[in-house]
Amino acid sequence: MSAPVTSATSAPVLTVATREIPDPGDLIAALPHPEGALAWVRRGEGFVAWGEAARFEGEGAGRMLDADAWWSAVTASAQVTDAVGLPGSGLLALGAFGFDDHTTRPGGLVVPRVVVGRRNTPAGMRAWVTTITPDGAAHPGPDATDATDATDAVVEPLTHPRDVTWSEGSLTAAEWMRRVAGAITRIRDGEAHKVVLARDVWATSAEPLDVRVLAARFAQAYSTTWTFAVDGLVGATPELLVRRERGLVASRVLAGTIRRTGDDEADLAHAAALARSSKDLEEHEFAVASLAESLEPFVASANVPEVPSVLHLPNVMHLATDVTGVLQADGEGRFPSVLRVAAALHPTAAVGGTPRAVAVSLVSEIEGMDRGRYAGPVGWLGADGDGEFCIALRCGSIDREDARRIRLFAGCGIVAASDPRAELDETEAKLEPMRQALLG
Ligand SMILES: C=C(O[C@@H]1C=C(C(=O)O)C=C[C@H]1O)C(=O)O
Repeated sequence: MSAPVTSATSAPVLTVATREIPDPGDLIAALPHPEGALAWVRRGEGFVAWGEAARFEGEGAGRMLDADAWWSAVTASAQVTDAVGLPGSGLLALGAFGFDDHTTRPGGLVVPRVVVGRRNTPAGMRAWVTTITPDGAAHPGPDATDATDATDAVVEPLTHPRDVTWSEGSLTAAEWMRRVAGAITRIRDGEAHKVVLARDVWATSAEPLDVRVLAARFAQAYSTTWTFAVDGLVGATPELLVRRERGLVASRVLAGTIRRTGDDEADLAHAAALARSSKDLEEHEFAVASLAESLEPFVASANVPEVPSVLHLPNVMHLATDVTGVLQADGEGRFPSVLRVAAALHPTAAVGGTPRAVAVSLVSEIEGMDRGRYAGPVGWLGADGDGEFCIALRCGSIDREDARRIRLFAGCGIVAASDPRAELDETEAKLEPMRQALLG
């Protein structure tokens, strides 16, 4: 059910209708099949979507801004009836973009055919279904009252991962540590302050992987993170690149990490140590300063807390800073879309390093792999330009040639005081959510 890939000059004309439905409860359970399953869920809110009304595939350095221009054209011609009027109702696209300008997987935007959304409001939980119909296609039944009826879709049984085996990615763990040691030397020599180095690992199941199973496990075990599934990229990220909601922007910077032990008392002591660790605080400061600098041209004012807090996740704890700002309108009173802001912020120091350009070129020189969409922006945007983009972390990308295989990624910020062995352990801690989702 693939729609033709279009360019900014050939935007499709879409008919969109959103109406309220009874609360479907678990959103991910509403996904009828694994093919083309899309998800964006946090604390049980968000949406799942399927089918394809339109698609934009990006290329090169302009991949996000080109997508933004295409989206403007799509939204300008769409006919939208939205009886709900909440963030995420009405016309929407989900997207994931490649980390680097030269990747073979530059990504883009997908406009689904059906979206089921759910959001907690002061008036209680509200839920909706949106149908998006490209030029001339038939509408789903108008009397449908729940998510499944809306599509006439039968929910196919889930396929669980089975007999999962693991194999090395682009580099062995030993070679990766050697490269980290080389990066530390170059940082000490003054080439950069911080470089984020990642590694990949493959997992293979006996059955084709079903993103619904992985997403459900993420949403259950990591409910405070953003569970996402976009074109076979599936994960649970704790890092918000940018949210735009009614003229306000927010971003969560993470940098500085420690593994959880499972012993609450010990973890609290570790959290306190993390908040005092000069290595982690320095790494964190680089990340906050560079985010604030990239955000500056878009905001009339910004609030950048001086001291980070500690974010507790089941597998790790991070130093975290929530930056907020009031967007600056252009001469015609328009705000930049969330995608435009995301394009300017990416890649942050959390996934590239500092200074940005030097760090990103060191990443591609040292890492020896194509990150694809790992560490790139992943999220959604609505017709009004509001939306959320996170950084695609704690995730894996299902192999397009063989759906039994998935490539997992994890990385960490390397600074002068880093130790290669400790960084390898940190990548293992960051791979845990994916490993758990595969093992069940
Ligand atoms: C690069 C990753 O994580 C990033 C690096 C961190 C660090 O170095 O401390 C912390 C959170 C993320 O910003 C990853 O999870 O793959």
